[in-house]
Amino acid sequence: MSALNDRIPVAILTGFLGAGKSTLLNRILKDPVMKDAAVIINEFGDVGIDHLLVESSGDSIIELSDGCLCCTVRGELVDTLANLMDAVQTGRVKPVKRVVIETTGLADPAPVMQAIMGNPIIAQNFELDGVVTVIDAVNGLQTLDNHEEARKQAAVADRLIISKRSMAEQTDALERRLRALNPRAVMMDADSAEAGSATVLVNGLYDPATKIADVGRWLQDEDAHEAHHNHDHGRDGHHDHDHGHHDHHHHHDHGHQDPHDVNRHDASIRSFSIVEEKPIDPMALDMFIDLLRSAHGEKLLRMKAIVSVSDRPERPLVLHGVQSIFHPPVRLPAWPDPKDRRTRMVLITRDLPEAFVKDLFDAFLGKPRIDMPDRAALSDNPLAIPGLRI
Ligand SMILES: Nc1nc2c(ncn2[C@@H]2O[C@H](COP(=O)(O)OP(=O)(O)OP(=O)(O)O)[C@@H](O)[C@H]2O)c(=O)[nH]1
Repeated sequence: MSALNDRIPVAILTGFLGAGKSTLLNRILKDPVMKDAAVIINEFGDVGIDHLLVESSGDSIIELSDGCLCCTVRGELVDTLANLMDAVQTGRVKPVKRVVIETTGLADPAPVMQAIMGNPIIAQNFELDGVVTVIDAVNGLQTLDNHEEARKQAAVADRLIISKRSMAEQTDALERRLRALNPRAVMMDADSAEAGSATVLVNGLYDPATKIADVGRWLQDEDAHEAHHNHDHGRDGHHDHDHGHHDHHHHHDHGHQDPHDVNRHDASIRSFSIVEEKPIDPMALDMFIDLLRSAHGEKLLRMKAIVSVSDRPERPLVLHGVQSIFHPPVRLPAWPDPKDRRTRMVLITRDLPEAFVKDLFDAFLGKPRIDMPDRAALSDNPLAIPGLRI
């Protein structure tokens, strides 16, 4: 057991879908101080892409991917931190001086924070040393209006990092809104040198008293929720704290989900993925993305993809969509894992069914189906197609 002042600082990097968390993390990880850091990434969706896109020199990235970082994953986060400590103490991994957790964009930050502050075993070895929240200057205001998670992410922050400022017409209203939610957080631009250095993660022991009163209440509610959860499920193994036997990765215990836990966020939000073996024709890709963005952008909360394009299949294309905004695609010099060159797309939608998007994708790829219109019909008048309309 370590003395309290030896506790490893943990920073939480949060922010709504597509705000720019991974982009910022990639910059911070280049800071030489970060070579002794462990990074925990939580992805919403069953096909992980983030870990392919976060550049880390070592093998210090631990991926949690079984859902959003709400109660279901909270036990997993506790397990991961406990395993990490065990691995460090037994010399199986090099000493870790700092931990960074990148949450999913949909995460309610309170359970993540409580996993570190409220769990006695974790709190012996780790301390919460700052919450950094990225807010997208283009979609930020609307996102704060529409999603409680986004408001919570902003309210709990020690630092509010505004991204994409150059893409926004003005940010005054957003800044005023953020100030109301969090009067004392330090606000800075994502492209400032300060935001991209490791010091942005260092804030001193987390103090809810510096936040609006709601923050203390959310954390207390979380504690009560966890106590209730343990009371109900303390014997199911998921929350048991004997970590000696499993490794750092998540256990695929998909069967264990409580009805009262799974959909803590909006039930109309869905995450699904599209995987395609064959390289995709660039024109077809372009049309598919264009239709998705223009006709359904509002319902497309996030799209992330690594795509094998037929013109240059050896250099995958990375696509990022955030609501109606698609960022300029980036060609990677090579596949992150040369053994897996499949196109993988992860989509997070609201009121846009998986089957609809998949049918659309198949149609653009020219995969014939008896009950489906072909690509030409789709691009002529996509919204007029019977059966496709939702
Ligand atoms: N112009 C501009 N683009 C940015 C900035 N920050 C992020 N982006 C772009 O926004 C897109 C999403 O960025 P990510 O860093 O993947 O966002 P994220 O918050 O990690 O996304 P999720 O993990 O899906 O929630 C990418 O295409 C980035 O290049 C910024 O400050 N300026």
